[in-house]
Amino acid sequence: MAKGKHLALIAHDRKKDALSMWVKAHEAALTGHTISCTATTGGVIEKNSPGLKVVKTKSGPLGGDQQIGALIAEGEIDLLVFFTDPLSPHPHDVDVKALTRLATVYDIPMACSKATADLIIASGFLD
Ligand SMILES: O=C(CO)COP(=O)(O)O
Repeated sequence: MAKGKHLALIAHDRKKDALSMWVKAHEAALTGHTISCTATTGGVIEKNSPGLKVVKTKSGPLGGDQQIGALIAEGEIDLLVFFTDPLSPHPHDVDVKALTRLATVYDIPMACSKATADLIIASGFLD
């Protein structure tokens, strides 16, 4: 049953467990939406929530963040959940900044932590 929204789910390495647990906790709300992920994040979500269908881009450091950014620029993405790790350096930091910048430019809801992601679920945005 398609609910019709297109969600982008991404997490930095030290946040992947937290995102995967968040996805598991909200699997019912996420089911039926289109889900796009960067490659490694998508693999973790597929493993822990095999019922969800996930479309994977390249890994973030290899251009995946830019691919998700391009989807945002094309008006394809309704929600970005991106659990960022502000305490680790990332070789593709410019891509991370570009992605969060585009989410702001196109004014799509963006959650960079569990607290905000929980609020978006609680808002009924995905119902
Ligand atoms: O690097 C990322 C976000 O900046 C995520 O990429 P992966 O999901 O491939 O680890």
